Amino acid sequence: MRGLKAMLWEASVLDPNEGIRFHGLTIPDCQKVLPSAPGGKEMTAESMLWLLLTGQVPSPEQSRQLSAELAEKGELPDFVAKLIDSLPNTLHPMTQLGMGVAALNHDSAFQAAYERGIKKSDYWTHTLEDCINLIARLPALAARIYRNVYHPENSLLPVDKNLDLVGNYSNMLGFGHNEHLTEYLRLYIALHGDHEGGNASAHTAHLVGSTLSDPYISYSAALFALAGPLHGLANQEVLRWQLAMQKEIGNEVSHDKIKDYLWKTLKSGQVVPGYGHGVLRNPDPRFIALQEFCKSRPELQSSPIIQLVQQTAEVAPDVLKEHGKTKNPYPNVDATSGCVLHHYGLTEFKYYTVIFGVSRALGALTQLVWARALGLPLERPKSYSMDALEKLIKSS
Ligand SMILES: CC(=O)SCCNC(=O)CCNC(=O)[C@H](O)C(C)(C)COP(=O)(O)OP(=O)(O)OC[C@H]1O[C@@H](n2cnc3c(N)ncnc32)[C@H](O)[C@@H]1OP(=O)(O)O
Ligand SMILES: O=C([O-])CC(=O)C(=O)O
Repeated sequence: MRGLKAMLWEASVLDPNEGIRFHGLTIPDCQKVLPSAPGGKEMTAESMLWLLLTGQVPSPEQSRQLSAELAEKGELPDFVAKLIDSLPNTLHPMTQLGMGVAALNHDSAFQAAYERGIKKSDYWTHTLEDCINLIARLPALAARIYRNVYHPENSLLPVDKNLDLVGNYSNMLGFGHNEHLTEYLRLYIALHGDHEGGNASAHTAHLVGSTLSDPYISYSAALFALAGPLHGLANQEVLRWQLAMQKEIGNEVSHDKIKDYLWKTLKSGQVVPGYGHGVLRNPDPRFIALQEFCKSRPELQSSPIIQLVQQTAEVAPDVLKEHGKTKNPYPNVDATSGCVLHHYGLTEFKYYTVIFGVSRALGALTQLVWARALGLPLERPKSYSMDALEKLIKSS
């Protein structure tokens, strides 16, 4: 289905060579025009949300108002907190996130209104209400999972009404004191927010939403698509793979040793995580933006894991070209997104895709609002049996 034009998706468009544009704006454009949090420099998640939903760049005041609204709605219902607390800490954080998001549909405005019997033309208002409530609650849910799985000794902070969405998330994760990590999370979450409609997570939200499932269960389904290693889970896999490489190579890192490790991975029949893409045919501009963040901070430049990720990106494209299979031998966003988290102390890499999941809600949910506003139909493509396919080929 590569290249098949089959969906309407307003918020962003992906060009194979140039990468993503959000309502026409490139990542550097967004970094210039989208408001940052007070005291910060990186664009906020809510300014990206505003842009994705409306196509307009919000003023700093509008962005702050949205932060205040999200903080106001940010606490988890008790029964969801209890549900998450009852899960074994050995259950993957992404499974927990998907379960928590699905359970939030208890309070779905769309589902309740549908049961009451509303007009099609009113679907979007209740969808919007659910989407905003879900985005508001994701930090408390995701932070609770982190606390339960990795730091059960810590108590959880409540939502701070004066902080932006990611400021609150970082605070509840226990990293509020680390302004560098909080800023990185702002950039990370804004950047991963949308990647047009055909990627597996956004497409899943769109498909499930097309059955008029409410936004909570539509996005829960999307999260389970994101949890696959060929998609969002690749950022966890990259860290695991780079740490294994680091262990094998030791302190004397060289391009030749990295090359040997890459070939070892390829010859064992595995993919190189963080490289290749279904659409992109150049280095991912999200990769470049996160690398620029690293280059602007001396402590990151001297970090061994960040250096190893950078050196791998210098070697891997030639190895993948020689290997000759992948259509895109360049790094995607997942090649670098986890190493900064690791450097700043968020070392539990099985958690990384949860952060991606908090982010992808921005795009996938705003497009659900538009899908309901525009009355888009049930998605139902045609499938063929092997027999029918053979007949089709013979007759053509
Ligand atoms: C946020 C994101 O989701 S970004 C993507 C994150 N995923 C990864 O980084 C995982 C590694 N990359 C991959 O597996 C792939 O490049 C994907 C899944 C991203 C894209 O898949 P496709 O569109 O099928 O890629 P492409 O058309 O280039 O694949 C052709 C062949 O090259 C292989 N290939 C592609 N990328 C890689 C890679 N990084 N390492 C080794 N082989 C690769 C494919 O497995 C396929 O092999 P096959 O013919 O034996 O089945
Ligand atoms: O676009 C894709 O297929 C995968 C991707 O990079 C994303 O969803 O962010």
